[in-house]
Amino acid sequence: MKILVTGGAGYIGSIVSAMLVDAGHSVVAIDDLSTSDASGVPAGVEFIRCDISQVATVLTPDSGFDAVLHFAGLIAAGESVQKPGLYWHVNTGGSLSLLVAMRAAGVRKIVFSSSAAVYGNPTQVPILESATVAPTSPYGENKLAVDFMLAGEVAALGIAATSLRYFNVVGAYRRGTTVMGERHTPETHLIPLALEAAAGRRPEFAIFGTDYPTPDGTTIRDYIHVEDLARAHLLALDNLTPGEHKVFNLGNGTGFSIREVLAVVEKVTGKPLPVIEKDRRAGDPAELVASSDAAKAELGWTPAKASLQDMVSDAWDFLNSGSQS
Ligand SMILES: O=c1ccn([C@@H]2O[C@H](COP(=O)(O)OP(=O)(O)O[C@H]3O[C@H](CO)[C@@H](O)[C@H](O)[C@H]3O)[C@@H](O)[C@H]2O)c(=O)[nH]1
Repeated sequence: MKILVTGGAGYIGSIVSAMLVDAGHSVVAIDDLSTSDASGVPAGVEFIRCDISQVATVLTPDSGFDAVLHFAGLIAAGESVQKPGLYWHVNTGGSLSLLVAMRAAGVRKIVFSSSAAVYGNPTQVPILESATVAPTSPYGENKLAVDFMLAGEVAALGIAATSLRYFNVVGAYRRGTTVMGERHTPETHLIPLALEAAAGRRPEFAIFGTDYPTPDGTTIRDYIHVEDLARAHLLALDNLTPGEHKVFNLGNGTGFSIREVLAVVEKVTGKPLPVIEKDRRAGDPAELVASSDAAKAELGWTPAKASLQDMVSDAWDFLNSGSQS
């Protein structure tokens, strides 16, 4: 297939692009490079610098695309609380631009990068796709709004759409001699920041909130290796069904508190972490743990790298690989 990947220079979009090329697809990646750089685009992928709001300049009626994988967007739930308008503009407005361009171009397949953030504070874990959606941040609201848009296009046009709700993605992907990993600017995620502190690149690591209703007072998340997550996209692409909007959670079904994650970081790196405690970050739910039974049953997805220690170890190797600057 000829596939358009939006956000193709980013952490997850670039790794999925590489896998698509290696599976024999032709891939065009667009990205505005606002939080990434073009060196993240893998070999074999055609890259066009383009803001998602301008996607119709690439996704034209004669462009010949068969499918879209949509990763482009801002990703920091905490920042979205401070800048809701920006997040609505880029994440929801950008997705609308994409759907309008798809309609005009007659492209009828889309896999969308959604998030566990749509659930907010769940009433029970692990979270099923049928759980109540009650986002606690504009970021989560943006992702949920796109699901409504997709459902509308599916109902109106009979296109095929799947939303993948990611839990917390970690680790790196080795493609030949290249290691592809997480390098957001600025970095806001727990594990890369803790690893940078362990490496002495940051003076300390700050825990945001120690008074959550969890056993040790810190938030609990379900971590998933980026390679497992990326493979799910190829399965979702094959599984797309005209007239259906499908939704799948992607996680491992095990929750780790921040303190438990930091203990793993210390074990993997062999370095003591300078930790300080700060107030809660706005918009963070206390606990997010997935049930991914639906993805396993319907997509045939089997996570192969479910150990948190292996995920942290891969992220640590990437940090030290020189691929990260
Ligand atoms: O320096 C830090 C960074 C983070 N945290 C906390 O660690 C937890 C996890 O934070 P983070 O790694 O930023 O991930 P999430 O906010 O859970 O969000 C990620 O995971 C979501 C799915 O759950 C994705 O949709 C988002 O894009 C992605 O940012 C949160 O409680 C943060 O407050 C800290 O305590 N200190």
